[in-house]
Amino acid sequence: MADIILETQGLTKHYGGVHALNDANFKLEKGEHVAIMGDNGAGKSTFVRQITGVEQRTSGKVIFDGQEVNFAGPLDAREAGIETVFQTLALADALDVPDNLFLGREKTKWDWLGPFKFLDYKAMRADTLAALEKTGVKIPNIRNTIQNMSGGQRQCVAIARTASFHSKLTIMDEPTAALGVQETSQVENIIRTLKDQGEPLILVSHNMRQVMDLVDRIVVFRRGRIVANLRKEETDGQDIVAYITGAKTGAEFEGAA
Ligand SMILES: Nc1ncnc2c1ncn2[C@@H]1O[C@H](COP(=O)(O)OP(=O)(O)OP(=O)(O)O)[C@@H](O)[C@H]1O
Repeated sequence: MADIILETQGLTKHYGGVHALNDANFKLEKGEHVAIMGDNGAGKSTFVRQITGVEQRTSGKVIFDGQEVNFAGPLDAREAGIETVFQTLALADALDVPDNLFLGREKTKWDWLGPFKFLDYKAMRADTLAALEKTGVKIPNIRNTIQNMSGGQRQCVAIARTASFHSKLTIMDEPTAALGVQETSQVENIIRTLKDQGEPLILVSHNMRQVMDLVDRIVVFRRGRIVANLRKEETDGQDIVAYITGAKTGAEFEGAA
């Protein structure tokens, strides 16, 4: 049996009468890159929020790295090894790039005079430059605070943060939706690097070209349900769009992976 990093069983989220996510059965293998596609309001972000502990699910199970998990919040998920880049970037505006990259996992060093630990800014700056270099992201001055950066630069910082720590799973929710051509290609290079390093990825995207370029498998959501689970080589853009719009139904579909 393939090594599974993430599995959801019957994952369901209702907001009052709104059935945003229904009975989602999903599996992701270690090293695999999967795209989640679907129309606006199909339930993609809701699915991500239930996995990453941003919200508490109505019912169903999440199994991560062999263990059933109930994350109390996104930091809990991050500690367990899930890095997420949300549509609304979780960056601290008043901090510079190294502080953002190391937020919650600051490097410290011992003071040679006594039993005190200090933040090791020098090491964090060096690691930041190395991380940006590795990912090809160009930020003119890493000491600038995030609030002084363009939307594209912010997104690149968020994604460089994700890519520079070896997480067990990376989730990106529409990472390039607000980016220009050059920044988009930087983000796509980061995704390729993750693939080369054997790190699994869930990519929520509306961009068909990007999905067909980057992932191994496409899972389509429609009206809160998973309606298709397609290996890239067995499908094409037209087929995927047919599932997204409902022209082709997933009535025969039994569950993902
Ligand atoms: N906090 C909430 N309260 C009530 N309804 C919600 C809430 N969050 C999402 N919904 C509803 O749940 C459904 C699924 O929304 P979701 O954001 O998951 O869609 P999506 O597929 O990510 O869409 P998009 O591509 O536009 O981001 C929508 O009908 C949305 O209006």
